Amino acid sequence: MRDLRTYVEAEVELGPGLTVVAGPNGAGKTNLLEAAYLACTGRSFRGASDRELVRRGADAGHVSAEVESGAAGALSVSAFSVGIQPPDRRRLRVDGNPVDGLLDHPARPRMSVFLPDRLALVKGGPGLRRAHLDQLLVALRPSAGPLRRGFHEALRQRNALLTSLRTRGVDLDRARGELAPWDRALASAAAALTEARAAAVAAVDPAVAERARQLGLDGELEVAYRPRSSTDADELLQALSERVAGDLERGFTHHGPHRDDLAVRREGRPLSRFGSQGEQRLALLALLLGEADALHAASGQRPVLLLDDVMSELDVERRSRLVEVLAGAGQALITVTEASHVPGADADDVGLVEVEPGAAATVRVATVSTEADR
Ligand SMILES: Nc1ncnc2c1ncn2[C@@H]1O[C@H](COP(=O)(O)OP(=O)(O)OP(=O)(O)O)[C@@H](O)[C@H]1O
Repeated sequence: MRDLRTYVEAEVELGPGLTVVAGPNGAGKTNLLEAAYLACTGRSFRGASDRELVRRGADAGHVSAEVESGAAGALSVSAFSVGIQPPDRRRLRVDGNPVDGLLDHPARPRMSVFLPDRLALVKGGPGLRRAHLDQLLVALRPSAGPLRRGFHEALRQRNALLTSLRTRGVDLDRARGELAPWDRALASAAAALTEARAAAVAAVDPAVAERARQLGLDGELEVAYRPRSSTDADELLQALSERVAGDLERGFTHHGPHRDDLAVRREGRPLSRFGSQGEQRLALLALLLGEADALHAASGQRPVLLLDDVMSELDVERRSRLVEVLAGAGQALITVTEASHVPGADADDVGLVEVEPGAAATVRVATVSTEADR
């Protein structure tokens, strides 16, 4: 990468498994993970703007990643790259050829990100979990993409009609009549989405429970899909028609899968209210690792794990367990202020990137130490 965040220039070689990114606060460890994500997706996992990403004092920044894809014995290597020069659009390329997006490219590696902010998935409101669930659904079953879009389009159109009916002051009977075709479209799209969501959650739940056990989270961890409306299209149609008066009053559809939640529970109790900080952290890790297992089972590919500041609030025993779990979980990058916070960081198969803050918050080259270098 060149001229991104704190980096003037850096080149990093990842190990085949775990790579530890160590350095003091503010050195640029998260920036490095962000650059890896940016190179493979064209996006910042912090939702950063182009101006935030480009190094202060530079006009343009660039990052590229060498990506291996395919099955063992038939691997191919692609070069993904992202050029940023505000105010122009980001320039995305694969093997030098311009592309509109990287997300749909068949060689794109999946990435699973743990950021402290993402604890909101366990602690926060249902909206985040719902969005996460839909992303997981599409990752597990790419053909579910149109299904999700179809539902949101039907919902958007029904809501637009509700607003128009309200503005026109249309009476209830006539409103029901005008809404009927949209109700039918919404109910059938909703039923299909709900069924697909339920199947996705059923596919990840056992893996999440197993990962939680391995990480030493006491008590059975469970993820469960909680649809708040009926999963049957006819019943949902009936429910929509019964709620027309309320919808007209509010000006939007208040019943359907856009209100669902994904429950994360331990021993039947929501972790958001009954979990300690460390337990919530372990639960989020178990969720991401379990989802990675399900993705691996579905596609044969393991997501690259980007784990930022994951060790804080974990005791020594849980840290060791996490490192053991990561040893068999494909490529992972983990940030820590001291490499010694990762038990076994000095093992031969663990890569080490030491990020040193340079003058004026710039880093010339991040060094990577791998087995070959030692
Ligand atoms: N565009 C930019 N140009 C130069 N520096 C930047 C830019 N964007 C962010 N920074 C600097 O990057 C630093 C933060 O980097 P980063 O978040 O990667 O640190 P970190 O090593 O993960 O730290 P911590 O251990 O505290 O989490 C801050 O000092 C910030 O000022």
